[in-house]
Amino acid sequence: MVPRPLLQPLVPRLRRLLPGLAMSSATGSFSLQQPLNYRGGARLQPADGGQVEEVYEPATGRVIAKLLCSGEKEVDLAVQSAKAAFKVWSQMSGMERCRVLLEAARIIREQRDEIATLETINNGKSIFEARADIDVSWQCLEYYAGLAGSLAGEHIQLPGGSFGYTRREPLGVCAGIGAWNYPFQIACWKAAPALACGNAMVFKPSPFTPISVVRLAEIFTQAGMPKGLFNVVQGGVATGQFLCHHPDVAKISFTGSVPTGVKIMEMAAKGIKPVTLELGGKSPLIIFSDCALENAVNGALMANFLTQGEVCCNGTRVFVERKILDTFTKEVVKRTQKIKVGDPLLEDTRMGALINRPHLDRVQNFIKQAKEQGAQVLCGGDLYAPDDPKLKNGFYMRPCVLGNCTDDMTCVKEEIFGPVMSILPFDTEEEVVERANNTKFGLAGGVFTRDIQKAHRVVAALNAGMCFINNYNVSPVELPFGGYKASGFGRENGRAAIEYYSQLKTVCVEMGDVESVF
Ligand SMILES: NC(=O)C1=CN([C@@H]2O[C@H](COP(=O)(O)OP(=O)(O)OC[C@H]3O[C@@H](n4cnc5c(N)ncnc54)[C@H](O)[C@@H]3O)[C@@H](O)[C@H]2O)C=CC1
Ligand SMILES: C[N+](C)(C)CCCC(=O)O
Repeated sequence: MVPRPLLQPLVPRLRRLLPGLAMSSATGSFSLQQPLNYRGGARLQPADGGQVEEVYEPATGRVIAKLLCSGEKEVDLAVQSAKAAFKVWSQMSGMERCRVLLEAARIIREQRDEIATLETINNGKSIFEARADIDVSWQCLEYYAGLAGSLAGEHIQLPGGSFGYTRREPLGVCAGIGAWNYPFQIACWKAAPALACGNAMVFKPSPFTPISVVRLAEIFTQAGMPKGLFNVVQGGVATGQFLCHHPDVAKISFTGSVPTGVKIMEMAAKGIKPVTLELGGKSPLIIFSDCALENAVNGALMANFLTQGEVCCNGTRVFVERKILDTFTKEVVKRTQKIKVGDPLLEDTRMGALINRPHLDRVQNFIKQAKEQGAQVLCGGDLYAPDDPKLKNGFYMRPCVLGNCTDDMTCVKEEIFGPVMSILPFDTEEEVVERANNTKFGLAGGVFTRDIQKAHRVVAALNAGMCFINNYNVSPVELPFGGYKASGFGRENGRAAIEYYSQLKTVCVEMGDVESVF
């Protein structure tokens, strides 16, 4: 028999040669025993804590892994590990960091299908979408690799030959806390700008989706990052709190719900730590009668049904100019009914399973309440049981379109985070802008019209951080993304994110003698 240690190095090589070989990729067959924490460049079990959480495959309802939650000691060890790596990484030039980030992007591209498969198994979204998420992820690393070499300060001339200059410096160890809807992508949106600026990171994914981020950590090490530069601690509320309170954490970047965002800010306030908050939304999508109808229908589907509707920036309040209400609604319903729901690993599936049973129940309750309040279910909204027996315990529902909605209904006011679109008629531009802005949230917004002046006028009037004209939910990494109002602040992606992962040092240089006033 070949001794085990000799076999080990073969596994990654085989994986590279034959992607998929090391991992069974059929729904209902995956399970994971490997540790899910990552510290000092290796997977390991947490040093303390140990509360066990079950990790599900939403498509089948099976438990695929057991998660050990990290305690205070493990969080501290991860932060210390990041602190040590920060000393090395922050001293490297931007160009040196660029090369490592590019190598990480290359490996992700190479392993794209395998990572997408992991994401689909753990999140429930269709493999079609998961692949696009992984593409956005490596593009994000490429983008910040490109910026790393050009991060610079200013030189300012002062009287008498004196001068000043500014240095853009990293913050130190940044904490990243993620939601479960885009596990790998959220980690990349945080890690890429943080690491490009010279920071280290300790990342805590959602306990529902702990798996793919550990793969990202492995790739970073393989790409040549110092061991400990990117660590993963697993767990829920308590682990997140240890991380936020840790005195050596310099910044917290959080993606999740508004109530948790409030708590993160409170914890950060105690340590005067800057925060980036990417929170929830209830965004408006405004369809004018002069739109290209087919594009507007496509836009409404994109705005509501990606990732089973579990998307923060979804345009779930679809305002339609009354003149085209019937035509638009009929077409949207027809197209929604055609969405193929089912096994997310099948190539032609376009909607998989929701994240877990409690969340599915929550979404169902919203629909029940909408009916009680007078909304009309135009299609979907019911639980869906695929024919395949292995999927019978999965968390499926049919995408839902609600008509007869009014602004005061719960389904129109609250974030549902499921595949539920509410259609609301409007008559004038002035009226729709006011109604669109009448929400505590301000993450995104969209408008469909062929009138370019109207399009720009309307988006200028929307109180939202991310606006779309004649499209929705595309995510080029070059564009900053983030919210207004209760949807948070700080920006991810684009050049703007650099501001949130670095600090500015001013240096004032005297070239003459000191003129003392004393
Ligand atoms: N603006 C954006 O970019 C996005 C926003 N979201 C929002 O996230 C929500 C859904 O995600 P969930 O995971 O259910 O949100 P959540 O707020 O329950 O959890 C998010 C993360 O915070 C952690 N956490 C929870 N309580 C904590 C505490 N007291 N201290 C530290 N960490 C804590 C969780 O373990 C998880 O990792 C939705 O409201 C959605 O709109 C989701 C994706 C993107
Ligand atoms: C990728 N995109 C634009 C559909 C959603 C990104 C925001 C989120 O994490 O929910």
